[in-house]
Amino acid sequence: MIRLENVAKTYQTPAGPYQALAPVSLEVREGDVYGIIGYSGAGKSTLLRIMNLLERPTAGRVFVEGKDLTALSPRALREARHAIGMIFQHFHLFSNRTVAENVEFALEIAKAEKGDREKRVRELLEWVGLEDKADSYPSQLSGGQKQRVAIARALANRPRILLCDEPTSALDPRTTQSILSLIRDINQTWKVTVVIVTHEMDVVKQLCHKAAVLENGHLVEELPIRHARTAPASALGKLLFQEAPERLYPTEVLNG
Ligand SMILES: Nc1ncnc2c1ncn2[C@@H]1O[C@H](COP(=O)(O)OP(=O)(O)OP(=O)(O)O)[C@@H](O)[C@H]1O
Repeated sequence: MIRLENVAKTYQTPAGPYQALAPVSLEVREGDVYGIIGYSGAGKSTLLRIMNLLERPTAGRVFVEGKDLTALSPRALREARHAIGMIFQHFHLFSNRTVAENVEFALEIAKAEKGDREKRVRELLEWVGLEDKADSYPSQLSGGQKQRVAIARALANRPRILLCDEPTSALDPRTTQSILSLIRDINQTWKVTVVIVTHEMDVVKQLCHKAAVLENGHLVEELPIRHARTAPASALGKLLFQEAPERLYPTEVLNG
């Protein structure tokens, strides 16, 4: 579904080139919720943004549903991106547009018909439980409601992939739970493949089938959550393991 082949990213900074990501190869399977974990500055967001080419890698190739995004023309890339929705920690809503207009924006970009757009916006707002907020502005919403609008907008064009960059990091624990269950629903009901960057171990434990551990731009290990056959090797993997071993690993792993 998503295959990264030796993708690397070097930023040019006033102090000289800075390698944010060493060559990384990984595969996200269709229907999975795939976590990317790591400490601040490990390169998580860079890796995620490479998956829809919001960030162009300095080396390597990005395959989404078999198509090499790095080889597409700007126009073909815009079209390929309709299959990939994205949400962010700070929501990135347009403050001068209403909730309905924010969601409709994604449909305008995809050149959907006006009548279809209005029907789809209503459907999406109902689905995220915000039909009564259609005419409100983002400033009138709570953080959780803003993230629901962002989710509705990200799903407007029925993407097959949803990229989530720290989607619950700005939310309180209760709101976090409701957004996580919405993301789980999107994965289970609509079979949308989800990639989620997080520094919250609980998010990984609750949601992910598999998680990649990044350290200083290196992919140090991939943890198959719940289907593990060996204990983790990386420090972060061990942390995850220590926190709730019985929920994450089968007894044969726990007993060595
Ligand atoms: N545009 C840029 N120019 C220069 N350096 C950058 C740029 N974007 C990111 N970096 C650097 O690349 C490294 C990786 O950044 P990235 O945002 O991917 O990390 P992260 O793991 O998502 O961190 P955080 O959890 O703090 O968001 C960091 O050291 C960051 O400062």
